[in-house]
Amino acid sequence: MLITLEGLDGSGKTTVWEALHDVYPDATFTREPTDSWYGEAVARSIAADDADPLAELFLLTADHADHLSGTIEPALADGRLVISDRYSDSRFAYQAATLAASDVGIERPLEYIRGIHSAFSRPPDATIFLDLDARTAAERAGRTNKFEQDGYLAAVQRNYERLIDAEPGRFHRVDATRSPEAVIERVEAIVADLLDAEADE
Ligand SMILES: Nc1ncnc2c1ncn2[C@@H]1O[C@H](COP(=O)(O)OP(=O)(O)OP(=O)(O)O)[C@@H](O)[C@H]1O
Ligand SMILES: Cc1cn([C@H]2C[C@H](O)[C@@H](COP(=O)(O)O)O2)c(=O)[nH]c1=O
Repeated sequence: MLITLEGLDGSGKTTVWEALHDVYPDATFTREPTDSWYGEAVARSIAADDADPLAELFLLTADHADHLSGTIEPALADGRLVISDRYSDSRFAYQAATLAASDVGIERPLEYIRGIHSAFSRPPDATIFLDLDARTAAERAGRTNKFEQDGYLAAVQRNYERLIDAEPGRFHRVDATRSPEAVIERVEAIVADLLDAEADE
């Protein structure tokens, strides 16, 4: 089973992801951007305020393709639980916001990016969405790069809501304004329920 963690910068995904290691020590824990050379190229692009929006999308998508073939698919083939801190929904939400604000001229960027992925990617079995307002997210993240900005994160949040509206059965919303302990407890309960449901199939 592939479970992904999604949400704005600062919503607490990594905090939750780290806590889940103690509960599921045999699971495969991974993340996007990865730490591969593709992910290193992504990090350079994210750090560049003048990065080309399409080039950045394709760098992130290349990192995802390698992540799929090198990590995700082999782990799933071995019957392992896979938990990824960010995955394709981050591309849909973030890069659609970037393209919409650019002069690239793609009319429906979220649909465009989803179309690219539909040709090769594997959707998550479930996604836990840590729900936090853009301002609090930017504050927690520290506004350290071009993505961690209030207005941009508000656009990203709107894209996440569109994704949730389109697939309400895949997303599990968690109130990320609660304490770290409460958020972790809620996420652990959701993951346990997902695994129980899988076992009953
Ligand atoms: N529930 C919470 N309440 C308050 N602060 C939190 C909570 N969860 C995490 N934090 C804090 O917010 C900051 C960001 O947390 P974390 O790195 O887990 O978020 P993230 O979603 O992984 O962010 P990013 O996507 O930018 O990596 C950290 O300083 C962390 O201690
Ligand atoms: C996978 C992915 C990530 N991003 C953005 C979101 C963050 O601002 C940075 C780094 O992610 P992290 O969780 O802080 O490590 O990258 C993105 O824009 N698109 C993506 O597909």
